[in-house]
Amino acid sequence: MISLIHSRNRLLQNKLNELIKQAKDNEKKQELYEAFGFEVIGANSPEELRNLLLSDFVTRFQLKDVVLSFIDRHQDAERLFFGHDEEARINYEKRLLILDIVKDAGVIASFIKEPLLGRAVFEKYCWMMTGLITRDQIKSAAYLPLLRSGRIIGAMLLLSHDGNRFPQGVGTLFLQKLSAMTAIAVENCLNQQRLKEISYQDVLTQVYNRRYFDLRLNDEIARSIRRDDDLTCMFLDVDHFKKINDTYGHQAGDQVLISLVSQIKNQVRACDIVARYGGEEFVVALPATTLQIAHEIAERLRQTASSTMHRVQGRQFQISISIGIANLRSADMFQQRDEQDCNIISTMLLARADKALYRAKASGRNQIAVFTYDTELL
Ligand SMILES: Nc1nc2c(ncn2[C@@H]2O[C@H](COP(=O)(O)OP(=O)(O)OP(=O)(O)O)[C@@H](O)[C@H]2O)c(=O)[nH]1
Repeated sequence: MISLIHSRNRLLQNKLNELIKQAKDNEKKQELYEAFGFEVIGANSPEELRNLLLSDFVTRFQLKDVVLSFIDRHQDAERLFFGHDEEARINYEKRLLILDIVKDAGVIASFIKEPLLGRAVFEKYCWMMTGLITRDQIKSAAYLPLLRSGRIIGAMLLLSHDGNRFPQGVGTLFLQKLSAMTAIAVENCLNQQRLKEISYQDVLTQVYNRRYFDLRLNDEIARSIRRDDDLTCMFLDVDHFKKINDTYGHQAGDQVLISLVSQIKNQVRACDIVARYGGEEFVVALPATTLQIAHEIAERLRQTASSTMHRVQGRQFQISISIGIANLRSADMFQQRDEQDCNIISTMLLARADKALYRAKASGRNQIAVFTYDTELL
């Protein structure tokens, strides 16, 4: 009898120990999720957030993969998440799905407001996994909605190779907390980035302003040096712009600038950086572009500008532009090869393009001049 009681006690003790261990494990797991949640909330940019959720999260919580999908109501999320970072786009585009509210209306409608665990996730949200190379190794999944003010802004899938990791019917409180924090962070980061973009934009022409261009040019120079790649810069300036303003009015002058910007944007690539550098002066940075190609682009721009007819109150007029070009591979500049020197190099590159522009103006305008090391060394 006594031995039976002992054996029951032992069983109960073992069960108790197991429950205590489970509670401790859960507490630890919750602490880890919470700590990660605070990091997510603290992310300063969409880029940082993207790396935290799609890389750090996977390694830190031993997941097979994470997929984040985001409903792009302002049609800017892709640009804000990936910017000009082509490498990140290739690495992450299968795991960061940007959903168009019209084109992807069907899949957006499949998002539910409650978390979902177990087999049902595979049945309902397999479309979120289709691009993953790890797809075949995924044995269990959790779906977490991203909600802001009761509205779904996206969803997150946590994917594991362990079939018991996200079973149906277990508590999801800490996952829900994490997804709530993620939703706040995503919205905050995108809003911050939108504000930043506004401060980098020229109000009249909607291209970047000088502040942004100077920052980006440094990045582009560093990248060109790293990849041993080319980079060409051109300054474009409307000829006798003051006379256009004086003759046709300031508003007509504004329209000329807007139309010129649209011509420039139509003739360069998406990766080229177009900015308004001053009043009627624009600058374009052309990564991975030789001097010869840049000259061809400049010639096309010059011809388009001078053959466009502008109309104001029944009167017609044409304009012309002068262009100055300089290249990073100029003998002395590229030799520096040190990313720390990007500031010096960028100042030098712009000064040279400006010097070439000055020569184009001095030689009669409506023409292109290329900075030459021999004759124009600063
Ligand atoms: N309409 C309009 N004019 C502007 C704007 N910003 C600057 N300007 C005018 O652009 C003119 C630039 O004149 P200048 O620097 O003398 O140059 P320019 O008349 O184009 O002569 P060159 O460059 O030597 O061919 C000035 O009259 C400015 O007032 C703007 O946003 N809109």
